[in-house]
Amino acid sequence: MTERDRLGLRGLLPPRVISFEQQYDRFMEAFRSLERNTEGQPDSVVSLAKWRILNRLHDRNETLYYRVLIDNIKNFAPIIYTPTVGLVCQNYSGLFRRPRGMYFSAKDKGEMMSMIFNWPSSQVDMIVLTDGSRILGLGDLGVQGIGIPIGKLDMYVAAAGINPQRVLPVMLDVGTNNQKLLEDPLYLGLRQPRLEGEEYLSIVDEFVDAVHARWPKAVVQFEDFQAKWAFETLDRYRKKFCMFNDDIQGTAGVALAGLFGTVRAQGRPLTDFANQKIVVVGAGSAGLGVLKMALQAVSRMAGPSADPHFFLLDKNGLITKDRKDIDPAALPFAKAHHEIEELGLHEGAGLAEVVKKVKPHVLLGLSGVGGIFHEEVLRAMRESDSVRPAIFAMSNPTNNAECCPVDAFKHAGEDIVFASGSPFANVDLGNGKIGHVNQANNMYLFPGIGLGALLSGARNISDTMLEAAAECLASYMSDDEIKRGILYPSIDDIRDITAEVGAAVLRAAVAEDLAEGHGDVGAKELQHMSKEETIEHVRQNMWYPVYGPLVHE
Ligand SMILES: NC(=O)c1ccc[n+]([C@@H]2O[C@H](COP(=O)([O-])OP(=O)(O)OC[C@H]3O[C@@H](n4cnc5c(N)ncnc54)[C@H](O)[C@@H]3O)[C@@H](O)[C@H]2O)c1
Ligand SMILES: O=C(O)C[C@H](O)C(=O)O
Ligand SMILES: [Mg+2]
Repeated sequence: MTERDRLGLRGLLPPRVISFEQQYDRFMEAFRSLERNTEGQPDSVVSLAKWRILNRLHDRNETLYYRVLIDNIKNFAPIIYTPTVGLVCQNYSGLFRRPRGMYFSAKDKGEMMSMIFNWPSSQVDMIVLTDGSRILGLGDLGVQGIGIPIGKLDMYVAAAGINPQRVLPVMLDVGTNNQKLLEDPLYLGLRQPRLEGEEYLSIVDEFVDAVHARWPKAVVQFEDFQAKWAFETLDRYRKKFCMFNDDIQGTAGVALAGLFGTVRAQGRPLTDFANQKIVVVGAGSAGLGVLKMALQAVSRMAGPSADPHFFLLDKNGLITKDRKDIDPAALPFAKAHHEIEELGLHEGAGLAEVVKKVKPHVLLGLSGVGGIFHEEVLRAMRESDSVRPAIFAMSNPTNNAECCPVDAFKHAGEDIVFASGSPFANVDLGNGKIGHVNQANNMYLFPGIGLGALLSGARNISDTMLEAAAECLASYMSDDEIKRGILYPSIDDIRDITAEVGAAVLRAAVAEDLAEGHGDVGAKELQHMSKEETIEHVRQNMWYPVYGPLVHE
């Protein structure tokens, strides 16, 4: 009541004051009632209805929104994040009611330095930036891709405890090549083809300059850029400021942690990773990111002359050194003639043929193409040289997964270890046995990478910091869990995982002398913290949603 008096609110609200807990219960009851009322309706209708009720709460009461999100992360992540966020992006112009985040378009050239000061918050710590050119496996969605930075930053708040007042979702609208959107009268973005070449880069340059002029220590996560710009911008900026590309680097760490898990699941020592035969389907930003990090891991284990058994396919099949106009980023993983001759493989060999002949330990999909791990491919995995063949269908959202877990366990056998990028239910194998479905999604790492980078005040994000994140996630799992095919923790533990990953990243930054400190904790103090003290320090710096007093008596 004191607050109401002091803020001039008396009479503008009904007389009774409802507590946070009551508001929480009221929302959850409304949510459950929506679930009952939409029962039997198509999945997309139900998912969008759930997204709407959560989105309205987000707009109305941030504190309550993040509390219900944190407490119900397992149920709500699939709505505010993958897969529903994909559907939201596809329908964004029609769903649009209120803006969230900032929009910088090609028309704003020359204006960005002043525009950045239009953002009402005085401090920004975390920025997720997209140009909408490759949203999940859904292609170019133009300005509608803004849903992805919003969803990623929701995870930053929920998992990493970044204060929601200090996050900034950003859309860089340089046009779209999606004809359907260009013809849609409600489309909210620029109606022009995408800028290319120097014109494109000058827009990104101007944006990053503007951001750093106002918030020099903000961490910037690049998200869902088409491969060519994902690699080019990572190369261009990673030494200059604190940024990373989640699709290349976050994904790589999560996949690597899972791959280490599959080695343990076979009862093999971790160093056996160097001998694993891994078939990667998809040679884009994600697939190449995974292989690059896997190669670094093999070199650490078996020395720089190690010869890893990686096979890479793209839409034209197996990539070999005979490939015409080969993407230079794929070249280190292209097979030489003599390496595949004995197997009877050749340039452009199809997936089923490659799996049959290679008998891989791991089949990992980052192609964006739903269903390409079809029955013949999955059956061929029964002949794998591994006692626990691993199938990772990592493409998002759900319909773009290379296969679903039911088919994987049915055709490839019950001994497999399975992971998908989007959430699926565990599979009932009968006789009381459960086929565990892991969610190999970069959400297990990007919040910790961002948080660790922020709290260290790192000048940039190094490979060693990213390796530390992956190793931390891999070692989080017990041998017993791994034996049961559980490679990643439950998403219910995401805050705890993120604190540990954040601390691992922070300590790696300190060890490399990249840390400059954050707030009133300087580099020296960070250096003197033990591992446990660092984890505690990270936890202490995580925001948690409670109502703070608005008026101090
Ligand atoms: N689980 C995760 O955490 C995670 C992280 C990043 C990306 N992804 C998913 O991975 C997918 C790809 O992302 P990206 O950024 O690498 O995209 P991209 O467009 O950069 O690359 C896609 C690659 O797949 C290849 N491809 C297309 N059709 C194919 C086919 N029929 N057979 C074999 N290869 C084929 C293309 O040639 C290209 O090399 C998306 O669906 C995305 O949602 C998942
Ligand atoms: O957004 C996700 O769920 C993971 C990943 O960043 C993707 O692009 O698919
Ligand atoms: Mg992504």
